[in-house]
Amino acid sequence: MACVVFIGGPSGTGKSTVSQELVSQLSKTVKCCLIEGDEWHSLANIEKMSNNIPLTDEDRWPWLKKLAQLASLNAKDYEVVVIACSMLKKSYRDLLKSELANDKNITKLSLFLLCNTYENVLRQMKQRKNHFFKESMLRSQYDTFEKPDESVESGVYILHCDHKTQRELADEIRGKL
Ligand SMILES: Nc1ncnc2c1ncn2[C@@H]1O[C@H](COP(=O)(O)OP(=O)(O)OP(=O)(O)O)[C@@H](O)[C@H]1O
Ligand SMILES: O=C(O)[C@H](O)[C@@H](O)[C@H](O)[C@H](O)CO
Repeated sequence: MACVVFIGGPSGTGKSTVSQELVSQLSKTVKCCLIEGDEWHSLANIEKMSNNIPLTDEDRWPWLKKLAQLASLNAKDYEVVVIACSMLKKSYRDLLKSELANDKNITKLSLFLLCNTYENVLRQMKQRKNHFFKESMLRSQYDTFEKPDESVESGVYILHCDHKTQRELADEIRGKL
């Protein structure tokens, strides 16, 4: 039985960094695993993004369903399952929630969205080398991103990055689990 935690946000906001920090903190006391969403994109999706072509809803549905399946599968063996996945739109978050709603191995499902300004994230991305996702694609990520209204989307939380470290952000998530 597991608590499942999705960590999302536009490219470069720190999904991988914060997920890794959270898993390393939690692993000291609980059996915890990390699923890196980017590793589960189809080759066609990776090729599109590498060629600076933003993904469409149709490109993302099968990927989101695959991540929900992986959450479900891993919930049998772990106490906490952490998944880094952009989940930019409300409809994507709704899909994940509905796919996992009746899963008897999942005790709690929480979706966190890292929110930071375009300018700050652009600066962060410039420090990152050899990543298939180019800075020129960041604008489309922000155009697509639907910042959640926590009073409408249950189980979905905004994480204001401001100038917080990954450790502070991981602590904030732990406080809500
Ligand atoms: N809280 C933070 N403060 C400062 N820099 C950060 C923070 N979180 C991440 N970074 C830096 O920002 C860059 C992007 O982080 P990361 O790769 O984790 O983002 P991401 O959302 O997983 O991106 P993508 O979805 O494109 O893979 C990295 O260089 C990382 O070191
Ligand atoms: O939904 C999407 O457009 C994708 O998931 C992107 O967010 C990328 O996979 C990732 O951020 C690139 O590093």
